Amino acid sequence: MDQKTIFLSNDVKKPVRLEKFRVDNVSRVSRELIKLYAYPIEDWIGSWPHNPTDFTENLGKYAIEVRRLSLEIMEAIVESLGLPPTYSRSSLEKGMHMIVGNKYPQCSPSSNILGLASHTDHTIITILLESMSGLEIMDSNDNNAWKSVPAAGGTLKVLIGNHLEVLSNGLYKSVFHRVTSNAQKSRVSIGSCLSFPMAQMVEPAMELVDEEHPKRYKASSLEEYIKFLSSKADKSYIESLKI
Ligand SMILES: O=C(O)CCC(=O)C(=O)O
Ligand SMILES: [Fe+2]
Repeated sequence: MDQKTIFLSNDVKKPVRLEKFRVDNVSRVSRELIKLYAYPIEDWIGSWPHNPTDFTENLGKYAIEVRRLSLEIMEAIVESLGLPPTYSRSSLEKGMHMIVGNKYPQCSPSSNILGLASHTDHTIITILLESMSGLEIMDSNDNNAWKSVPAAGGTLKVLIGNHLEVLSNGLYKSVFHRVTSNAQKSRVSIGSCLSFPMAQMVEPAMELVDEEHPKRYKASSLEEYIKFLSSKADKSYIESLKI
């Protein structure tokens, strides 16, 4: 059995998992992804694919550095909310870090095929590295129009996830995003997803809630998000948490 077949699975709790989304009559998306648990790295790196031979070494280095950067960015974000810079540090220390590699095949522009449909991430924050443009975000200040985010070589993009929206009681908003397809080239991206521990309930920081600013979101955990995914609800997850 080749490596790809070994890792193929749609069990979202598998620490190493490959999934392929093919265009059919229902789904108009085309994407291949690999999800890897990445923290604590020594617990997981041995089970990552070993082909190509430098895969674990290179991606392992990237995972450590991008997580360190995420923690620094989180310090700045919580400070911007008037909270101490170490706020949420211990939850993040015990939390989850997942690396997601995406490959979007080239597709004819007339086919109306997306790489990835509109969604918000469940994370606290996601950091994206991409080979070329293709990412679009929904601009709520402009009639929810889709705006292309230009790719500038070597830059990283930081996306706010659902659980930071909850933690900040809505002061930070998770961003709706999607990926278009490209007629000339296939596109690759690497997402770094930082979250609290699977079972930890995330709720608005008590310091941000008072009479004038009531609690706007229910508490929820990553585990509950995973259950929500299989519930086929017609609302988005973040909408389902709004009080
Ligand atoms: O490929 C991208 O630029 C975005 C990927 C993404 O949104 C995701 O993996 O959640
Ligand atoms: Fe995303």
